[in-house]
Amino acid sequence: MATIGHNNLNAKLVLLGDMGAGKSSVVLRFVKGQFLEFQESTIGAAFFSQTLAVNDATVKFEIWDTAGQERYHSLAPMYYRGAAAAIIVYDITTQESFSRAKKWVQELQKQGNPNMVMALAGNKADLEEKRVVLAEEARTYAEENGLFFMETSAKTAKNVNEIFYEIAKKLPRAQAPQNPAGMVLVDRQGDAARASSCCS
Ligand SMILES: Nc1nc2c(ncn2[C@@H]2O[C@H](COP(=O)(O)OP(=O)(O)OP(=O)(O)O)[C@@H](O)[C@H]2O)c(=O)[nH]1
Repeated sequence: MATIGHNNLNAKLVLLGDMGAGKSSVVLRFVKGQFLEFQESTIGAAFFSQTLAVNDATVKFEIWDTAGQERYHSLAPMYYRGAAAAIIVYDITTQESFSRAKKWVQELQKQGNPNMVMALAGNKADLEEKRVVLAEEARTYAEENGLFFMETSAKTAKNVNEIFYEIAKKLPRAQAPQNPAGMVLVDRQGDAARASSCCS
């Protein structure tokens, strides 16, 4: 069976969730391996990119970290439109952030890309003593709604790389109908030019 040697994917990924749930912290941990106790609240959105090797492929994530404050809600469609993947983040220490996560899932189900790979991240898993959202409740919800679920901690790094890795593994299959030949051509130079002009 023929295999495609240079199987490079570019994947737009968006993080959504309540303010303070830890979206920026999860991205910062994944992209830079850092954690800040006093991470500033995001204004509008922030862009990052990071490449992962998965089996014989590389996936370059183009990551949009959206602002969780309600006043930025109307901007969100700009970031999730055309996204191949979404991580919906809640904070395991607040029920409100879990409710907010469910609302994001509903919105994506109605208005997002139907092939989108969706992950539910129960963040701040290091704060076990303050937990109010049970992992089982979130897992059941995720299964019923076609998401995969992991508890993460941007602070300790628990499951942060893993959640992106899982998404990367699910992407080619999820995108297969859009690329019937199973091949994605990446213009690396054009890519770099676009990234620098859009987000420097
Ligand atoms: N203990 C703990 N604190 C965390 C974790 N992730 C984030 N925080 C803290 O939670 C606060 C909010 O984190 P952010 O990453 O700014 O949250 P956000 O979802 O990006 O917030 P907005 O930009 O307002 O939408 C910061 O003070 C972080 O240090 C975690 O896994 N564990």
